[in-house]
Amino acid sequence: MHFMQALQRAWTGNNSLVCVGLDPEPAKFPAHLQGRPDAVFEFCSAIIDATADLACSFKPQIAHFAALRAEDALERLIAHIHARHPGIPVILDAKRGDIGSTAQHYVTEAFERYGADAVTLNPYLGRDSVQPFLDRADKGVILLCHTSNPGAADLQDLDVGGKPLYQHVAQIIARDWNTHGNCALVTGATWPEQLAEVRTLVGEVPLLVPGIGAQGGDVEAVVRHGRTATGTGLMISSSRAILYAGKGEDFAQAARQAAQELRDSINRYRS
Ligand SMILES: O=C(O)c1cc(=O)[nH]c(=O)n1[C@@H]1O[C@H](COP(=O)(O)O)[C@@H](O)[C@H]1O
Repeated sequence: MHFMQALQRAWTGNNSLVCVGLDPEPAKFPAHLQGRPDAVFEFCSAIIDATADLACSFKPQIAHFAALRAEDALERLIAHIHARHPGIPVILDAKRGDIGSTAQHYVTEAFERYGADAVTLNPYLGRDSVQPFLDRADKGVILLCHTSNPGAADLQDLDVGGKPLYQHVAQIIARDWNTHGNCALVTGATWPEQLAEVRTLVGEVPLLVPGIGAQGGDVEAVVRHGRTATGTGLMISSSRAILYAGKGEDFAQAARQAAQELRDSINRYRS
């Protein structure tokens, strides 16, 4: 199934705009998993199984796995999501971007090796650097527009010909790059005014919104500024606040509760 179609169905089927981020940090795992050889898989798969019916997508962050030499666990986790929770799309958060010939290898990495449904990309090398991804009409291409970190303003807010750079990025992608309708944009929850500007500029293009939870973004502002006319259009991602909601043997249940609370609080502002 195409990423955009799967996302639409998950928004509706699970009545959820929550994207569960998978950012494993073994030092934060509960004691009974510490030191176990397959702890990353055991931890993340338990979180996945506990939250799949509450999520519109999962978003594993690749550096968290690569730094642990746990790429094989990432491959197995994505296969696990497809097998056990078919229809919930997987976004590989890799923020790739490089010259065309190298980009082709990143395409193979994301979609063939890992079996992801979508990938995050840095658009700042220009269109040719992401064209091999754009050509995959069945896959989601999620491009950084206005990121959640404090330094986002350093470059992304610079005035370029009368408007900030991130607004050019939003317009160019929505108008010129989205020929297959497979593009989405990253807009951080910590910058609600910029989020509203992006929504105005891009129509119905979906927005991936990190920065809720551990980074302190405001759920109400995100939903009110970012939702589309149908009350969807958002993948509101949270990693640490869900993953590490509990520290005991019932950590997956605690994660479920955190995801449910986030879903419910988002849904209060959707209509
Ligand atoms: O592309 C991303 O997912 C991303 C973009 C951005 O602007 N800010 C941002 O925090 N992220 C990612 O979203 C996740 C946020 O994690 P939490 O702050 O724990 O919810 C991390 O994996 C970040 O790498």
